[in-house]
Amino acid sequence: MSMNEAAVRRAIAGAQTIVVKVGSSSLTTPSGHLDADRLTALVAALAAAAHQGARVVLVSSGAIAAGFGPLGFDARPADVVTQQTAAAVGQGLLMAQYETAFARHGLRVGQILITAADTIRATQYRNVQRTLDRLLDLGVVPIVNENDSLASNEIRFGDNDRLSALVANIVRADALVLLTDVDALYTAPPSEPGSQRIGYVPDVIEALAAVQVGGSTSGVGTGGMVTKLEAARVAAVSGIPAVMTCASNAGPALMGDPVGTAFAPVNGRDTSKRLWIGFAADPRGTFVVDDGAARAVRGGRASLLAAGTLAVRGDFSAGDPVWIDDEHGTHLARGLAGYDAEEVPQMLGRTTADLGETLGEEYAHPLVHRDGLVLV
Ligand SMILES: Nc1ncnc2c1ncn2[C@@H]1O[C@H](COP(=O)(O)OP(=O)(O)O)[C@@H](O)[C@H]1O
Ligand SMILES: N[C@@H](CCC(=O)OP(=O)(O)O)C(=O)O
Repeated sequence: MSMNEAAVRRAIAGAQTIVVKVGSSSLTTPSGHLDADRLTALVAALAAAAHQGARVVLVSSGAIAAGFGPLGFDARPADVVTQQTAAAVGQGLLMAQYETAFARHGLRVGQILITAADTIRATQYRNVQRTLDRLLDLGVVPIVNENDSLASNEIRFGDNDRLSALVANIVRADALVLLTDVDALYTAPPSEPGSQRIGYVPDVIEALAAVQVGGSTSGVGTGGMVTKLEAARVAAVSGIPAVMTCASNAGPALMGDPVGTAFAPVNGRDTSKRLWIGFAADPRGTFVVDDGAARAVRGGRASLLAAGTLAVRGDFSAGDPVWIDDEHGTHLARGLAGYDAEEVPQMLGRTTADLGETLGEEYAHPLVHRDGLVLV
């Protein structure tokens, strides 16, 4: 039974822990500079929620969009290295402004930069979770972004919409607020004549099929509505109510007013990184496994070892999601690769002991650890 709209709005207003994601277009100008007024207004809304007792985590984009202007570019750079460079400059500028703006409300901020790989490996996941929890316990507002300058290829999370849904899981949030440059979800991109505003989505999975979504039009944003709906879906299946609206509606959205689009949770709460692996990340390659390994993986408790793996396809890095297929091409599971694709061919068919002796201790590990594996 799904919650009705009023119940979703009430849950957001009453949320103890809340993750708020704000997009580049809401914080920066098209010329690649921070928009101090809009940032300050957003911070005022978040500070009000914090002062009412909410534990607020801010997932903020804008590093690239705030960095390319000061570097002398007149548009968002298209190549990855320049984007990573712009992020290195913009992230500092962004944090400087947040620090000043939150300090005016008596609040301290803490920066957390993460990559997909960090949150997916058990130790890093636990460290991120513990640091976030402790920051919140100490009354600090954590400000999270992807570690753009270090991500080895453009997409790790790639977009902060999905990252925010993951962070909501990590901190066991009671609500997710997605702030962007459009006031709500529409039946089609708002530039299309006849598109209609949607105030409430009882089942985001059905909505995904019915709504026509487009990419970003701002010139500084990345994912457009596609990734926002995906984030809403991950939240919904995690049992977390969500609302999406424009950044200037942050205050009313946090107070449960009927602004933007509210998304009902479709499941009971299941906070786990397995959910993330299963739903949110697109596989970037495939391990093809033999019958024995297929049986072991299907059993649900085994890691995938190189010994039972016949082939590797795709171009991925350690930490990326991959398919595990049987010899007939049937998907058995999704999992997180323990190695870069190019390291795998020399490992295929060999036992862990043999790998350790011949290639070194760093190769004596599963291709996919069972903690990072979800059956499909
Ligand atoms: N069905 C839709 N409803 C609302 N907005 C849509 C839809 N399809 C595409 N969009 C576009 O998605 C944009 C928001 O995505 P994006 O630019 O990536 O924002 P952000 O920088 O906040 O992440 C909106 O400005 C809008 O033009
Ligand atoms: N991590 C990147 C933002 C990536 C992103 O998702 O941007 P957006 O679509 O504006 O939320 C940055 O800080 O520039």
